[in-house]
Amino acid sequence: MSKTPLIIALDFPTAQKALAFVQPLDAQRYRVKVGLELFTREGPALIEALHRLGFDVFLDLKFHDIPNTVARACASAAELGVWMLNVHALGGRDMLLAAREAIEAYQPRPLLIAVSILTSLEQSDLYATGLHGTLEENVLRLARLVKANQLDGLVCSPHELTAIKRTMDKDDPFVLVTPGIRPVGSESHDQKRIMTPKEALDLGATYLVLGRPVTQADAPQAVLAAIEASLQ
Ligand SMILES: O=c1ccn([C@@H]2O[C@H](COP(=O)(O)O)[C@@H](O)[C@H]2O)c(=O)[nH]1
Repeated sequence: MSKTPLIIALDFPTAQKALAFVQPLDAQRYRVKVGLELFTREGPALIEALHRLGFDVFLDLKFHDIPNTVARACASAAELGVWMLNVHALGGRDMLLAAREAIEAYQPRPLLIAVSILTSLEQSDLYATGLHGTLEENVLRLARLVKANQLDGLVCSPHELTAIKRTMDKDDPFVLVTPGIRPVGSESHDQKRIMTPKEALDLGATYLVLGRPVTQADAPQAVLAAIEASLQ
């Protein structure tokens, strides 16, 4: 059976909880994401454990620092053999370039993507940071920057997919990873730019990041099955 476009965000406090959660999941169908909370506590050993179970791991640490520091962090992440890793596009051109060059020689090379504007932000939050223009204009500008530095893709909300896809050729391999995914009726939590899995996929998302609607559900596998059915 082929892999789904779903990436499960393992936002758990401990490796024990994360590994118990993935235990019934088929690594041939789902990819998993390890973020700040889990990696800060459990580190590389947890990545190795997920690899032993056969999972592709997206290491979501969103590096954002000076080019040299980010390049070295990306190389360290690549050493772990992760499938995908990321940086913040707002780190700028030199940082993006340094990140890409740092992982170039790894075989297999991880996918390197950049976060545009966090899905927890809306227009007023953007203005408060001093960024002018609409959310979509900012995401499009960052998408251009990320592409110009030959990264593999972008993290954006599903709301910007149409505008980004308009700038891409049909067969462009640039991957579009969308968090802020909420099945109909789910709580939005701290996410402000949300959409359902089906809508996001139809608008051109390559991967859908799903966290709390699945990980905090009473019956996670039933929720996953319902989401997958909705994508047909
Ligand atoms: O803009 C972004 C970038 C990353 N994330 C991460 O995705 C998941 C979403 O979890 P939910 O529980 O489905 O809200 C989480 O790990 C974030 O760190 C994001 O939400 N937005």
